[in-house]
Amino acid sequence: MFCINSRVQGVTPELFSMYNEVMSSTIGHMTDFGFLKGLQPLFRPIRFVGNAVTVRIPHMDSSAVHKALDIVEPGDVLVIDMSGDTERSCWGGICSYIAKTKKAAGVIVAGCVNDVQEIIDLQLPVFSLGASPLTTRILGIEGEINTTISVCGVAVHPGDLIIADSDGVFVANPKDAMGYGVKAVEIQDGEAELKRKLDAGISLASISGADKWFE
Ligand SMILES: O=C([O-])CC(=O)C(=O)O
Ligand SMILES: [Mg+2]
Repeated sequence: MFCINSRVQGVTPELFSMYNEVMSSTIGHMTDFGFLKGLQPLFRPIRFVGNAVTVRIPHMDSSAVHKALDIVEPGDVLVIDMSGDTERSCWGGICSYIAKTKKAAGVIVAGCVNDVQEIIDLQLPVFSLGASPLTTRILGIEGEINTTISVCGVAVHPGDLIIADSDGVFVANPKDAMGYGVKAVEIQDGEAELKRKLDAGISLASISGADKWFE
């Protein structure tokens, strides 16, 4: 059965502008949750912030991926759950061409991609588990668009905030994202002062608190 829900705009303009400055690993200093572990970027440097449009497909059938391209809007990140298939690709150069034309922020495939050089030439930011010439087909079996999906063990909801950069991918629901974002900007802004202290000869262990474990 196919299921297609309306697009959800969860990411507000405030979140977009705040997260423009936030690095995924700054969040990694605060929480272990929400990271899509195991995904690799097709190229580096890479960076995007966007609003999740989710897709779930069964083994072999990428009908829902093609359909989802109809509803992608500028700033969206297409996040594709391939139901555990790590051998096939459901995403290649033509899909990338459309996503790029529609100004999608990026694409995340919990499976493989093909037409790698074409995607790199387009400079569409894509994360995946790898590359494969073995592809899915348009079979009309089943698929979902804008339902809750599971990517690398993390639940991704339509309208979630995605930040992806050369370090990796972080997903948060918009309500938690504000708190993480405020803290992350604070940490990043504090790094200039931290470097001044290091330049003045103060040790990192004394600033970070590591020293107290060695008393
Ligand atoms: O058509 C597909 O599903 C995958 C592909 O090769 C492309 O996007 O060019
Ligand atoms: Mg192709």
